[in-house]
Amino acid sequence: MSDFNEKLDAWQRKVEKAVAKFPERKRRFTTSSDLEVDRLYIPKENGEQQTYLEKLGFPGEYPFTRGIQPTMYRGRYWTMRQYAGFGSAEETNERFRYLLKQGQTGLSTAFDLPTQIGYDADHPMARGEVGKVGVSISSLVDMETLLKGIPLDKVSTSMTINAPASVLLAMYIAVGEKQGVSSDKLTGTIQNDILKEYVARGTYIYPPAPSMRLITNIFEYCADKVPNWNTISISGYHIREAGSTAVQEVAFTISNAIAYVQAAVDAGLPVDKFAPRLSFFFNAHNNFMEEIAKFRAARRIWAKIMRHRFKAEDPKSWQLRFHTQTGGSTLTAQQPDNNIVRVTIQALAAVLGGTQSLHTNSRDEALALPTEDSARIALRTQQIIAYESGVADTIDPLGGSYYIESLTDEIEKEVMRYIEKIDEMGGAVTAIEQGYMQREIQQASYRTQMAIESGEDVVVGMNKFTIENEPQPELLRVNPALGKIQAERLAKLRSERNNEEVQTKLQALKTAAEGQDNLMPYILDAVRVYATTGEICDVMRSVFGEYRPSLF
Ligand SMILES: CC(C)(COP(=O)(O)OP(=O)(O)OC[C@H]1O[C@@H](n2cnc3c(N)ncnc32)[C@H](O)[C@@H]1OP(=O)(O)O)[C@@H](O)C(=O)NCCC(=O)NCCSC(=O)CCC(=O)O
Repeated sequence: MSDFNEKLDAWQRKVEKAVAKFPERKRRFTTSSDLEVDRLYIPKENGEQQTYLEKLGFPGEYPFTRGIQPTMYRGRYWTMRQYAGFGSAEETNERFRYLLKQGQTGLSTAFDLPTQIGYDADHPMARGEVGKVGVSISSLVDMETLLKGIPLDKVSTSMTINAPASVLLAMYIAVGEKQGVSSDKLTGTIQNDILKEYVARGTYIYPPAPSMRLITNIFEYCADKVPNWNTISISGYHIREAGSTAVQEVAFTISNAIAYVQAAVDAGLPVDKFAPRLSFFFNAHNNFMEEIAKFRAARRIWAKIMRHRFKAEDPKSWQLRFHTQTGGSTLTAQQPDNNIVRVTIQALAAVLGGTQSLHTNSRDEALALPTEDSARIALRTQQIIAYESGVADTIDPLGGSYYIESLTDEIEKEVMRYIEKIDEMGGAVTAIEQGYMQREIQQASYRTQMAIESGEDVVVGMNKFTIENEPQPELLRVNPALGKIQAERLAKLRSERNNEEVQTKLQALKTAAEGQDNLMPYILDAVRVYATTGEICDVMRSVFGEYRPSLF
């Protein structure tokens, strides 16, 4: 038997086993004309089969170009996970329940800026920002309200939180304890990706070294106590939003990922202990074929790096699992309904690229946070792709297309050039400190903006096909009094809790931060006695200092 046929046979046996454990959605998949849809389409010519094995492989197998699961969406659709959060914990809890009722299959939490930079709602820095771009979570009381009635052993929750990720994860664990769900049953993700905050997003608190320590602490703690938690979501999304190209998005994200793995390995963690729970987060823009190729290339690159550079042995450590959000910066304030079409194209690219989880943006996001109606249409968009288009019935449907494979190869090559360059500079942390990634992104962003302003790049409804006197759509407005309400709640909490206990736990955290211990148990202890987000972050600020970027 040829090498190819042997490998195909082995894969088919693997699929049989996988299906016995996790049946496919249907017994038989067909087109609308009742033509049989196979699980996988592969080259029939001998000559093509060797290249196929090297570059693509079978789904669920190294180098995972065609996807990380042996059955992909025939077994389970991607998780439909709409990023949501605004105002108070009550309002966001209501939105969460609404989205779950509408068929969403995972939760994703947007926090307001004060929470994201570790200030309580009553801090002077929080003025005017409480509940604006996400939900305000100043203490465990808010977290309990946010998750009220949501069974944490059944729903997986993502939290877009970076510098204070350890604090919010601790609050989530504490709510689980109150619900009777032990931490080993919790599933979800914290973003916890500080490097891209320095590069593109801006919600950092501490300098790189203590930030990397906190991240490594989380990897270690979760490997023991929260084994099903995705400990980081290494994000290219915001790098792209800041104006990078698709190649830069993947290159800088993977360079950052290399830095996290290296930091954990240097701290003494065995790679296979934490790597299976690393996850990624990418953007999906309008250039449909390039986006699909980008996802496929990213998977292949990561598999090679983990296997050969870091010598990981567990195949799960080689898998690049990722969430996708459609491109916020591609949406226009003009003719906002056009955005529904953009989101559809982008979401379809994410699915054809094999995403594990997907957020589809709402049509009004260039103007405000989404209204309930807009959020529902966005969710329906991905439901239509899943349930009506048929693209999820066969694995990696575009695999083998000359164009897609060539683009996948090209993107891989260009990404590797960047990664090698960043390696030569001393790695991602140095490249960021020297402003290299930031400059590359700025230049790309400038080129794009010039092309739009000159009309060379057409944005439909914005620089071509415009209309005058557009009617203003109905927008979501956040209650401006929320800051005051949250401050009153905090005052009440501070007068009711056991403040002596709070001080003891905060002091213990300070001593630990000054030493070498893993900080997670100390943060969890502080959270359990209702120390606030701001108080915990202030303790760490006092030990670690604050990051002040150089001007490039
Ligand atoms: C790994 C991912 C990417 C996806 O995790 P999920 O749990 O949703 O999906 P999953 O792991 O694929 O699937 C769940 C389980 O089903 C299993 N499973 C899936 N498909 C299968 C198949 N075909 N056969 C057998 N099993 C299968 C998986 O192995 C897994 O189990 P096991 O686990 O047992 O293997 C995670 O990190 C995630 O959900 N990320 C979301 C991040 C996010 O929402 N970010 C929002 C950022 S918003 C933002 O930043 C916006 C802008 C801003 O604020 O600036």
